[in-house]
Amino acid sequence: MSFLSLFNLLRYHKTALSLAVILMIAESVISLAIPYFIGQFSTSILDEQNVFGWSITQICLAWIVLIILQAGLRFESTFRTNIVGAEVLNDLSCRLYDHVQMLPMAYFSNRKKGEILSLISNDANVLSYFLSGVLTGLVPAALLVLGAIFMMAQINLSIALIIIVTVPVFLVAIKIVGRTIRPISEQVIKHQAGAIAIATENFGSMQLVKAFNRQGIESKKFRQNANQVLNLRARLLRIQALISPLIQMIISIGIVFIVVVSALHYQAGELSIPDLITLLMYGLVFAKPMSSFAGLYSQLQQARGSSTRILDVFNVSPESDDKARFDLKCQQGFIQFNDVSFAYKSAEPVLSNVNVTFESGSTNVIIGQNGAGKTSLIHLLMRFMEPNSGTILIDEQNIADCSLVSLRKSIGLVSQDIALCDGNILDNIAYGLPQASEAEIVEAAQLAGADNFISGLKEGYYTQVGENGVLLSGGQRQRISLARALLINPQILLFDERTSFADVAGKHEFTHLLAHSLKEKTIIIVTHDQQLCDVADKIYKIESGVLGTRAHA
Ligand SMILES: Nc1ncnc2c1ncn2[C@@H]1O[C@H](COP(=O)(O)OP(=O)(O)OP(=O)(O)O)[C@@H](O)[C@H]1O
Repeated sequence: MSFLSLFNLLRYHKTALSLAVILMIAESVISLAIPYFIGQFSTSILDEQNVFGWSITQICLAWIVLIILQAGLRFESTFRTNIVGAEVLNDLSCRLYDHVQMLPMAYFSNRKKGEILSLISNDANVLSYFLSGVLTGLVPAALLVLGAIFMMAQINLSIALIIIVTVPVFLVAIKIVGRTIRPISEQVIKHQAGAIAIATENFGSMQLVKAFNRQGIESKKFRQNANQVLNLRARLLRIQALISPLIQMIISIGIVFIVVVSALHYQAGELSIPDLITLLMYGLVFAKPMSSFAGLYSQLQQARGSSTRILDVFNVSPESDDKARFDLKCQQGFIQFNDVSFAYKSAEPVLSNVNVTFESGSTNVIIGQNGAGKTSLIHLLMRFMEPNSGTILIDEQNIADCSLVSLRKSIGLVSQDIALCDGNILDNIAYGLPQASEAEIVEAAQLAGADNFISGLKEGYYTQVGENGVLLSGGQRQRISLARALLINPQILLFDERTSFADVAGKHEFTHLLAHSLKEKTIIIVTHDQQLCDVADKIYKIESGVLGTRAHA
């Protein structure tokens, strides 16, 4: 995807934008007509001529009508362009959001959440404003410049030439000043993203901050970043503030020349007073779009920075089912790892030539030191990442070739980090199966040993859990996440440290669940818990990236 391809975002708004441009063009035509009317008005007054056979009152009325029409057109075109801008922003941020959802887990591991949030808010905003508002102004602005020069040339060619000479001077000046904008505006956006990242991390770990009395340090971190943004903004504002007077200066010098040359022509009797007034009016008409060109250049620099970051995201290939050859049919839950090796970074292998078979309907426990690669192994099964070599088969089907949706439907994951969504318990249990009936949800909760505590709550299954389940205890969250996995009724269940926080009763319930209700399922448990080793059919140990079978404890 390239910078130009981002213009495709405008294709859904072609009609609205064309209308806005037509309105702007109409406004420009009126802007060009008004000086003409002023000239005619002056002629009527000074030469006591009847221009177009109109009286002075009629000319005045026509002039006022044009001014009103111009205001109306400006309102309509500004409103329409702003609406399109809001729509493009909406469209772009939704597309970015959709794309980010589809990116592989590795993308999220290597980025701060705040950076991604900043893309959807700041960068999308800068780019949509540029695409809709700034670019649409280009055609009418160019029309005004050319029209003003043309009208001036009709009156006096040498004066029109003076104006033409200012254009390249103006363009060179803008380019020199504008060039400095891009690196600074990129730094501003980067630090703004940093501020969002710091705040997101801080608000998400408030308990940690308080427990370790880090409020002061955290505030300092935020303030330092904010001060950097302020310094950069000050530099940017200085440059932006410089642009406007610079343009004014160049144009004013041009106008001084116009006045001088016009006066000389007037003295020589080659120019009348009305012509002089008309010329000066066109000089002003010419100045306005030139200022917007300067703004456009500055916006372009900022938009290029934002577009680079946005394109960097769009250019990351999403996890996709496009190349999937089939939908996984998982009836037995028979899993084979054949010579599987995996590394997050090529120099540091995490798993080396893993060869293992998890029998259908068996309960398997994987143990190993912290960082041994246990979670990585089950994440490979979920295809959160792909092995560097080797194959993983489920019921004799290579999971690398099946659709991700069918794979993940076949596996229930109760993860180490229990993530709950802001909503009620019912919604959270039904997360993977939104169409589930309330009876099915209650049944899954009963199986997970969650129904007792849920029924004890005042609002039962309709109790709000808060963001990430903060209104519930750790054990309650675990049971809800277990119920969520059980509801989709997968043939394979993966538990990553599921019982590490559970109390004795909880562990007992869990082992009972494994031995009875889940005895037909293929279960892989990553744990350090000896009690769970006791219920396992097989225990595996990962050591230095190698998976070995351990004798039953
Ligand atoms: N996203 C990642 N990017 C880079 N390295 C990672 C990533 N996730 C884990 N690792 C590294 O891979 C190794 C294996 O991690 P893994 O989480 O699989 O271990 P584990 O056996 O589950 O550990 P624990 O028992 O502590 O949960 C560790 O050295 C870890 O630092």
